[in-house]
Amino acid sequence: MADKSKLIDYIDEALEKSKETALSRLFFTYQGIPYPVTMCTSETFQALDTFEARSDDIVLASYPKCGSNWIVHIISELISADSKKKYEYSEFPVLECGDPEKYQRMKQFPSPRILATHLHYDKLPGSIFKNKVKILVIFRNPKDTAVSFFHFHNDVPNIPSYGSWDEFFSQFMKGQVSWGSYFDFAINWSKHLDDENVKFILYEDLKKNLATGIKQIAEFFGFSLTGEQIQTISAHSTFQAMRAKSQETHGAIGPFLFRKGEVGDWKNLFSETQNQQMDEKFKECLAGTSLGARLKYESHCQA
Ligand SMILES: Nc1ncnc2c1ncn2[C@@H]1O[C@H](COP(=O)(O)OS(=O)(=O)O)[C@@H](OP(=O)(O)O)[C@H]1O
Repeated sequence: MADKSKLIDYIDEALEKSKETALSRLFFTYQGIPYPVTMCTSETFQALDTFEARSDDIVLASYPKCGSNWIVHIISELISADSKKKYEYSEFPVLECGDPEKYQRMKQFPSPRILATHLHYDKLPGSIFKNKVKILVIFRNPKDTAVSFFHFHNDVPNIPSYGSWDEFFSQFMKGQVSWGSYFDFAINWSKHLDDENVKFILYEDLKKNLATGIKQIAEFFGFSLTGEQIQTISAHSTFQAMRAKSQETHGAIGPFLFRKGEVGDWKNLFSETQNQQMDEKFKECLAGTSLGARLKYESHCQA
């Protein structure tokens, strides 16, 4: 993310608000979805309805904890390499977070603008579709996503914590967490993965072969870079490289945000019963769907 200080300022402000917020008061509901009061407001959601997307904006859609900061970093590196100019983003990149005036300020920003979002497909502003904006959708297996989400709450000082992993798991399964249910998000997106201007990418595939993933992302957004440039971006985008710079890029929260970056960490927390519950839920919501197959659930969540 390019304008680090603005980003860190925004994160620090959210952490400051979190200090005074008990878990029981963390969420407010907007159009049926719970959001954290520390990051979102209904005024900003109302203003978002009038947001004017540009055809050359870059939308990065993901459920929380599926690698949004990773992809934002990769895209900003691609833009910088392509334009030979360091990508500057003077706004917190998550579209729905911040004050309602941010959309006015964003009108002044040069193209391409990076618009990260955790919104469900049907909550995205209409201008994204009207103007045929390209959308990269990032998914991660639900077990590791839940574990990452839990650690974020319970490891970061000042963010409201859960009493235990079991308590968090139960809320996650009910969708009573920030940005709502992973499974609703997935079901909502699953019908649109093959739409024009949409590309799907899996966290676990990117982790396994970063350079190939970056090349595919570059092709989708029309950046023509050399193999050497792709290799350089790849070296800057490993978990180790990003974690090493995380305090510089994200402030005090950095090492918590770039926590472990592994596939299969769920094995350290899930009980047998929780495994069964998640496997059932996956079956009920996604078995037989194209997203269900693309998530490679058997390899990443049952092996
Ligand atoms: N480069 C790289 N490689 C592998 N994994 C990475 C990378 N960058 C971020 N991450 C991991 O992504 C998790 C955080 O996801 P998000 O950035 O989407 O979090 S947030 O919702 O925006 O707060 C979080 O996962 P966990 O480590 O499992 O907690 C990060 O470590």
